[in-house]
Amino acid sequence: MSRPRLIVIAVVAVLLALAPAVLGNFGVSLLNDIGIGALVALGLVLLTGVGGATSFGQAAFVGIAAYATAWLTTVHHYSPWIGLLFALLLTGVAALAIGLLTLRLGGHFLPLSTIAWGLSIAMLFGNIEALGSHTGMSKIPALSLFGVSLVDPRAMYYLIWVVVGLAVLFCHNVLQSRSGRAIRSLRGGGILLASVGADAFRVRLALFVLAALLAGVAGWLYAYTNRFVSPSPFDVRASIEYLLMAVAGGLGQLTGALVGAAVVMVMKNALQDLLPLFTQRGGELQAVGFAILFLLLLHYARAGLMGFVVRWTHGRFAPKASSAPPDAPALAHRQLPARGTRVLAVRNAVKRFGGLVAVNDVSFDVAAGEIVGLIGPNGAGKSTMFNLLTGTAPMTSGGVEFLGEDVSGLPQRVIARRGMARTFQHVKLRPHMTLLDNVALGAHGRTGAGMLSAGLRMDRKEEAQIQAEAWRQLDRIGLASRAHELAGSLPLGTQRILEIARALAADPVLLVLDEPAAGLRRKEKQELGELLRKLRAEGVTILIVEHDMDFVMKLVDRLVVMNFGSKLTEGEPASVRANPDVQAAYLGGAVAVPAPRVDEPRKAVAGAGA
Ligand SMILES: Nc1ncnc2c1ncn2[C@@H]1O[C@H](COP(=O)(O)OP(=O)(O)OP(=O)(O)O)[C@@H](O)[C@H]1O
Repeated sequence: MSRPRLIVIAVVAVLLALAPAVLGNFGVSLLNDIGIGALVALGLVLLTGVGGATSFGQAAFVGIAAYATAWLTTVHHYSPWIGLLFALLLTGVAALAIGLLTLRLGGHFLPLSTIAWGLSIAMLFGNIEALGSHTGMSKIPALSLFGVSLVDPRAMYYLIWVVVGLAVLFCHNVLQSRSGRAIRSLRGGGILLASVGADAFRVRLALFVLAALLAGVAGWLYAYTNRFVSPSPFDVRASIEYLLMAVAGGLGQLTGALVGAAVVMVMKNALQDLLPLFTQRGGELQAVGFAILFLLLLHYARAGLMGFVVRWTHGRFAPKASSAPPDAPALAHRQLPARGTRVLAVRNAVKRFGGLVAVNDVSFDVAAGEIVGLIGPNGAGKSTMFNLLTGTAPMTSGGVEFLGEDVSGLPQRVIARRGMARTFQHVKLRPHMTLLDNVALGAHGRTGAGMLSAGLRMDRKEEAQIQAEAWRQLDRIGLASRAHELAGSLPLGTQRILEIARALAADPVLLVLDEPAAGLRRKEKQELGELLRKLRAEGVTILIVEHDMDFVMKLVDRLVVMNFGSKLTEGEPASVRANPDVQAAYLGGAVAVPAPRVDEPRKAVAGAGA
C-alpha cells in the first residue's frame, strides 16, 4: 500500500478512535448511525457500483436481520451472538431465494423487482403479530462483549466502527481477487465471463448475497444500538436513502460508502433541525431536499464525492502496483493432445435466425497442432459458426465434438473450462481494469478461490500463481511493461492482442480467434503471426477467422471457406486460392483470374452483392 494512503487511513482511524472522547452523546449516536448506514452502503457500492445491479430493497435485509435477532433474544432469550448467526443465516437464505427468482431479470425489471420485494418484506414486518405488528419489538437486551456491557452508545460505537473497518478490508480483499475480477467484469456481460469459464449468474448471486449479509450485519448492530425495532426504518424509503449514500459517496469506491453515509446522515439531521424553524411541513420538505440532492449528484457528480477525491489526487493514493511478477509456482498445465489427433469436429451444424439460415449444414474437423482458417465474405456465417462451436449460441441442429466428447448443448463456460478459449470480433475487455487484471481474468476457470477465502486473504498462494501467469502471458505478447495501464487506453488493434493473452491465460487446447489482425499495423501483424506460429509449435491448436487474406494465407495449414452460410470448400491455402468457386464468392464472379492476394474482401463482396 502507498505511504500517503497508509497515512490517510491511520489519521482517519485515530480520529475515529478519539471521537467519543470529544463528542457529546448526540455526536456519538450520529456516528453510530453513520457506521451502520456505511455497512449497507458498502454492499450497494459492490452490488450497484461495481456489479451494475441496482437494488431499491436493501433496507429489507437490514430489517430481516434486526427482527430475527430481536425475536430470538427477546422472545426466546438466546444470546445475541446466536442472534447474529441466526440473523445472518436468515438474511443469506432470503437473499439467495430472492436472488434466484429475480437476478435473471434484465434491464429495468431487476430494479423494479427490488422495489416489489422491498415493499412486501417491510409490510410483512408490520403484519406479523409475533413481531409486534406496527408497534415493533422493544426491550432488546444490551450486548456484552467479554463481560463488558455495550449498553452505552459509546461502547457500541467501538464495536460498530471495528466491524465497519473489517467489512471494508474484507470487501477490498474480495475486489482484488479472482472473484473480484469476475465481479468487476459483470458489466462486460455474461458471454465475456462464460468465455473464461465463469458463470455470470452465480457471480451476481454471490455478490447479491454478500451485499445482503453486509446489510444483515448492519441490521444486527441496529437492533442492539436502538434496542427497539419497528417496520418503518426498513421500508423502501430507507432503501432509497442507503442508495443515496452509495451514490453520494461514489459508487466506484469502497470508501465512498463511508463518506456517503456521513454526508446523508449529517444532512438528514441538519434538515431535521433547520426545516422546523421555517415551516411546519419539515418532514415533507426533507424528502424534497433529498430528491434535489439526488438530482444534483446525477447531473454533476456521478462518481460521487470520492470520485472528486480520486480525480484530485490523480490516483496518487492508489495502492502501489508491483512492477514485477510474483515469485510463485506455475498453475497446473493441461496435457495437450498428440499432434494430429482430432481436437474439434463440427457435424452438420445448422443455425437459423427466424427465416435466415446463417449456418447451413456445415461440417469440418480441426486436428491438434494445426492452424485452421475459417474464411468467407461478409455475412458468410463465420462468427455465427464460432458462436456455435464455442457454445456461445445454441445450434438449431447438428453437433460439435471437442476432445472426443460431444459438447453440443453444453454451456459456453463448461466448454471453455475443457480447454477452448476464444477472442471476440467486437473486443470484450474491461476498459477500466488494468491489462494485468484483464489477462488474470482469463485464468478464472483454472482456479477456484471463492469470495470468503479471498475476503480473509486465504487465497494468497493461488492469487500469486494467477498474477504470475498473467505476467507471463503479457510478456508473451510484449505488453508486460504496460501491465498496470488501463485496457481502455490501448488502441483497438492492441486490445485484440490483449484478448489473445487473456485466452492464453486459460491454458487452452484450442484457441478460437475472431479477426485478431483487424486494426493491426503491418509490424504488429507480423508479430501476431510469429506468436501464433510459436503457439502452434508448442502444440496449441488454433482456429481463426480473418479477413486479411495475405495474413491468413501465410499463416494457416488449412482453410475452410464459407459462403452464404454453407461450406464452399476446404483445403490447403494454395488449392483454396486457386479454386474458382472461392474467387467467385469473394469477387462475385466478376473477375475470373486467380487472385494471389485479396486484401480487402469486404469491399470486393460489397461490390459483388450490389
Ligand atoms: N443474432 C442474430 N440475429 C439475426 N441474424 C443474425 C444474427 N447474427 C448473425 N446474423 C446474420 O447471420 C448471417 C451471418 O452472420 P455472421 O456474423 O456469422 O457472418 P460473418 O461471416 O461472421 O460476417 P463478417 O465477416 O461480416 O463478420 C448474417 O446475415 C447476419 O446478419
